[in-house]
Amino acid sequence: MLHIRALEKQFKVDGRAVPILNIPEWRVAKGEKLAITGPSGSGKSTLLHLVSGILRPDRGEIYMEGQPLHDLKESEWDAFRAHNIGYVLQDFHLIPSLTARQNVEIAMTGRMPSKVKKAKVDGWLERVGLQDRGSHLPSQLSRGQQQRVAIVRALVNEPPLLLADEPTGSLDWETADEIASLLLDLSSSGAHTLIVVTHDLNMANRFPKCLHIHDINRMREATGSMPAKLEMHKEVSV
Ligand SMILES: Nc1ncnc2c1ncn2[C@@H]1O[C@H](COP(=O)(O)OP(=O)(O)OP(=O)(O)O)[C@@H](O)[C@H]1O
Repeated sequence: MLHIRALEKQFKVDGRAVPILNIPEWRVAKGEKLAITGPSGSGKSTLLHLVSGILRPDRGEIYMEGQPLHDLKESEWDAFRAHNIGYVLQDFHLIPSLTARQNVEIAMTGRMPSKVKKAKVDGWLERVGLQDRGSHLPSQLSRGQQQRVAIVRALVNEPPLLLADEPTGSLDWETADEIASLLLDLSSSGAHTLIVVTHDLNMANRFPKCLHIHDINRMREATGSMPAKLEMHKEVSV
């Protein structure tokens, strides 16, 4: 589903180019559930931003289902992302003036009668246990409920790829565990490929596969060499 080749990303810090990511080769199979862990600043969010087209690589190739994404123009990226990639963030990023239902509806692509749209959103809200919260504003929802709405918003167009960046980072452990279950259950039932960046080891341990991302600058200082950037941490058969 996802294939990355010779990917490099640098950022300018004080006028100096600092390499952040260097990934010779990385493949993610269709339907795979993958957690990515690593130290703060190692480039986990940058990697998700590159995969979702929010950032562009300096070099390298990114393919999704064989389609070269590194060649897409900005406007093409927006359309591609809307149909193919769901993105869940730590801080939900719901629009405060819209209800839970409207926050989901606004993300929906494709034309359909408003009745059909409403029924679809209500079905999703029910799946995450929020059937009686559709007309609540984000401020009237708990943090866990807000994250559920954000997950529904990310999945409502049934994207083949679901990305989540620290989706449990600001939640208590019990709610975090529920959100981890929800992401794994919903992505499994919809056959979505799921890539989650997390510091939450409890969450990472629930995934069949876990990659560790090294901080290449720290590693280079310590060893004098540039290691492979992504390392398989755990892989069990599913
Ligand atoms: N726009 C930018 N300009 C310059 N440097 C940046 C930019 N975005 C990120 N960086 C730097 O790139 C490195 C990787 O950042 P990134 O946010 O990807 O790390 P992370 O592994 O997700 O960290 P955390 O776990 O703390 O969220 C950091 O050193 C960060 O300061």
